[in-house]
Amino acid sequence: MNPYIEILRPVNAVMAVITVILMALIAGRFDVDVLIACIIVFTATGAGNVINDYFDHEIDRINRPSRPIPSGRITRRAAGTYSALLFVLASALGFYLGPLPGLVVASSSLLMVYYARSLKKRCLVGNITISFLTGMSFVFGGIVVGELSASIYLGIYAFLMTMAREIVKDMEDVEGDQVEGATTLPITHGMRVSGILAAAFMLSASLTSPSLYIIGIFSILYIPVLAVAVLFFLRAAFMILKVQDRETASRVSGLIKAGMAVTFLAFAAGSGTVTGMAAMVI
Ligand SMILES: CC(C)=CCC/C(C)=C/CC/C(C)=C/CC/C(C)=C/COC[C@H](O)COP(=O)(O)O
Ligand SMILES: CC(C)=CCC/C(C)=C/CC/C(C)=C/CC/C(C)=C/COP(=O)(O)OP(=O)(O)O
Ligand SMILES: [Mg+2]
Repeated sequence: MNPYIEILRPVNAVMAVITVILMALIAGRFDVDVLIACIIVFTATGAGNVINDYFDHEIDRINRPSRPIPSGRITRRAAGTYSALLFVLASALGFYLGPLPGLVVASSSLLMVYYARSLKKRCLVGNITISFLTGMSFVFGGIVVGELSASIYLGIYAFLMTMAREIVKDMEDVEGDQVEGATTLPITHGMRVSGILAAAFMLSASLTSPSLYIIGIFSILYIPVLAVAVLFFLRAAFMILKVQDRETASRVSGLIKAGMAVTFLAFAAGSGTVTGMAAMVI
């Protein structure tokens, strides 16, 4: 893959764009603003990934040597310029949509730079920041389509599940993080405590998630698809409670990501737009 595409981590950026599409499905609104919001979230998330690799070049030499900077396919300097251009583009498009979307994009961009530069290495603060940003992608979509309160509920669930995944990823990355002097949770409090906390986030989000049907954000079509996602999360939680080594952490991180993708399908199935279409067919 072209290293300038690869460094954006397009799979993550597309997953973040899906949050905006889901908010559009809930609101039943599909217009040029939604398209611009999708471009903004792709660009801002991509820029965040690039600046992250810019600051993580030493850690990634140990933890992820095949990434574009440690493998020598992109220079650090080029990555710095690339991320700055992408952040400016995303923020400019945000202000084109309005002052509130513009402020959300600009402040999220600054937070991503601050995370990559210093917050990442601090115990739990880095995890909370990245989880907050992930939740904010729903809230940004909600602002654009005019469904703020629903987007806050979805943002809270994205926050909880991302907390679980970020802790698990820290369990996977202990080796390189220790060399860099990072104070992530598994380094300061050990792998067992980290595994228990990650499982607690997964279980609390999974077991309360039917509430999104009960409070009326989604129709009944949400429930059967959600049940499949919950199976992924429960399996991930029990795996990390049982064994807390690097290999298990890597498998659990993948399992959570797959569960997130299935949750997106559940959100889509239960949205007003898809439920309305299903009712017309039946
Ligand atoms: C039970 C329930 C309702 C759970 C909700 C789960 C949910 C909807 C999560 C959504 C998370 C989300 C918006 C993901 C988008 C992709 C993204 C931006 C993830 C953040 O990833 C940061 C990570 O550190 C990147 O790592 P890697 O994937 O290993 O490259
Ligand atoms: C609200 C708006 C406009 C955008 C939100 C943008 C989003 C979805 C951000 C979510 C978090 C995210 C993917 C940020 C990008 C950079 C980042 C912090 C990646 C994770 O890096 P590390 O914690 O170093 O993990 P690695 O070990 O994989 O490098
Ligand atoms: Mg990194």
